[in-house]
Amino acid sequence: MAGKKREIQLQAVINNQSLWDEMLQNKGLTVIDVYQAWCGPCKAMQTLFRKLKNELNEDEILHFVVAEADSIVTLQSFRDKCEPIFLFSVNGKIIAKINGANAPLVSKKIIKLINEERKIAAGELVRPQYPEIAFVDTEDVVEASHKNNDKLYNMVIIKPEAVLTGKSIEIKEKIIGAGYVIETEDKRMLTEEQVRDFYSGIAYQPDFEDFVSLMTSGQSYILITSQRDEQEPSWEGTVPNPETESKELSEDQHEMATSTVTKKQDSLQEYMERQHLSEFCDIEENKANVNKFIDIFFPDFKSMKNIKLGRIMALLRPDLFQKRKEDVLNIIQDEGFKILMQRQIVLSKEEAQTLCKEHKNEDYYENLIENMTSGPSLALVLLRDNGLQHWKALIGPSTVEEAKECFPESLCVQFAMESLPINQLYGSVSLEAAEKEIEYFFPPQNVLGLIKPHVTHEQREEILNLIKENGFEITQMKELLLNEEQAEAIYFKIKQKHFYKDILEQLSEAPSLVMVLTKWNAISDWRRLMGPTDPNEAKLLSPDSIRARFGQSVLRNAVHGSSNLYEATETINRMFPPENPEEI
Ligand SMILES: Nc1ncnc2c1ncn2[C@@H]1O[C@H](COP(=O)(O)OP(=O)(O)OP(=O)(O)O)[C@@H](O)[C@H]1O
Repeated sequence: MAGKKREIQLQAVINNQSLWDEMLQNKGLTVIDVYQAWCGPCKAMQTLFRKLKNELNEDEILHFVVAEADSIVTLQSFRDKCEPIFLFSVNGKIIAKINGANAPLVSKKIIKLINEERKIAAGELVRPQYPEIAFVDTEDVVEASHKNNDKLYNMVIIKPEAVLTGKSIEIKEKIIGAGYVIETEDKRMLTEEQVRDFYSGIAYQPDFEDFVSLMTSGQSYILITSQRDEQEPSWEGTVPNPETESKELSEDQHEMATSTVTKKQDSLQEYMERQHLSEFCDIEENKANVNKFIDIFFPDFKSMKNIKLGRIMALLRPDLFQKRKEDVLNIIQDEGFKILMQRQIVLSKEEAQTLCKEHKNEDYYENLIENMTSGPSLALVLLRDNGLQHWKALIGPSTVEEAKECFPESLCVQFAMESLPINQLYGSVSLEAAEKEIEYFFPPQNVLGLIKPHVTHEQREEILNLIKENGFEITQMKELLLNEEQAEAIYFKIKQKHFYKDILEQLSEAPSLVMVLTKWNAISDWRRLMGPTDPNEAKLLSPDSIRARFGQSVLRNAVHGSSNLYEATETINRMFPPENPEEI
């Protein structure tokens, strides 16, 4: 009993937000053991804390508390963590965090911070300005920042003159052709301040004032670009399963249809110079400057990228999918998840084995594999703030027995099925695993898209925006006046039709924009976005589609797209031959 009392004296218990806020008024250092209600504070560290409290003998400036993550809003990103977390608050500012019961590290940190406090009090040291640490999910941040660090962005400004003359399309086309992704773009009038800031490096030039006037005389394009990732080997070393519609293709053809352009080694600036386009656009490649301008021009960009990296893959096993799919989907939506992609899939034995590897040594493993391959599962790509942790907490542990005992509220218990003793729902274990699983279950597909000559410049921009908003990446693009041979490369399927000559004539009127559009299920999604062939029918049946909005007649129906994987592969190979992507 006496021992228990000492423990309470050693660490004040913080179990609501107002106690937390009060605790932040503490002078000096407060060591906070963040704990979960279900496992309690870290007992292992209490001996160390007691020892340090006695040895340092600084009751005025050294405090120990335990804080329950579940009851304190500020600590919500630490909920459901299995390992203990120690936060270090100095005069109410959380300046450090240590994950895990790492006694030597925690001890070193406390001694260092207390020594600093002593020196500050003695006037021997000016208080160091430590930045306050951000309370976000550690795993997400580590992975996101790791990935973002890998990715180098450029910022491109296409000058007003080039926008006015339509040169901007050619520039974007070259950027994409050189193996870059246009991550985001905006057409806008730059302010004088922005021009002076972006071009501060040439401000000494005598004609700089004229240049500023020119740059603010009309709209510019501002683009963030990055180098396209190389295609990586897929999930767990297995090979992506082609979509069912690809049966008529050989392996090579399929690979071609899902391949991406080759990465170039040159800098974008050098490339533009060689293309004689550098006078129409300016490129910032310095990492620090790019970072700064991203914040100025696209303040939401970085958070959007992190959200994108927070995608997870979830799976409803066959029995659950068959019997209670709607109930689960409703819960998913109520819990704030956005369903980015979904597909039914009958898993192969190898796929089931990979997804169920944690159950490998269990008696029910053979049953499980049989069950998982017996019918369609539903694979979902989900997005939500802190989605990984939230999904884990929502579905509960992997076996029903454990869930019943510790997490009776979890979906594992709610949707338990007689057939199997395991959780009917699956979720990726980490964000890295999720990206691999997503790439495997939702492999990107390429489709050829064409914007026809009658479409105006403004309409083209709108269509390009629609393409991006619908999740397509434009992985190749070129503007060209299609000659007969090129038109045939695209329309070879209908060469015998009576209206073919009309198509040739129409295509010869002005340049078309030919693109490779890439995403999972690209072919059918592009057809859906285009809408029915006849714009009148499109207006009735699919009023938001491109053809409904920009089509004039069956012939002048704004856009074209491949009808199936074979056609997509053929036309892409003909228009963008792999050996020399810039020539046809
Ligand atoms: N009866 C017709 N008269 C004139 N042009 C036509 C006619 N039928 C189709 N076309 C034109 O030929 C193009 C290709 O025709 P196809 O039969 O392949 O139609 P689609 O597959 O719906 O359209 P697309 O291939 O362009 O996506 C159509 O987009 C349309 O512009």
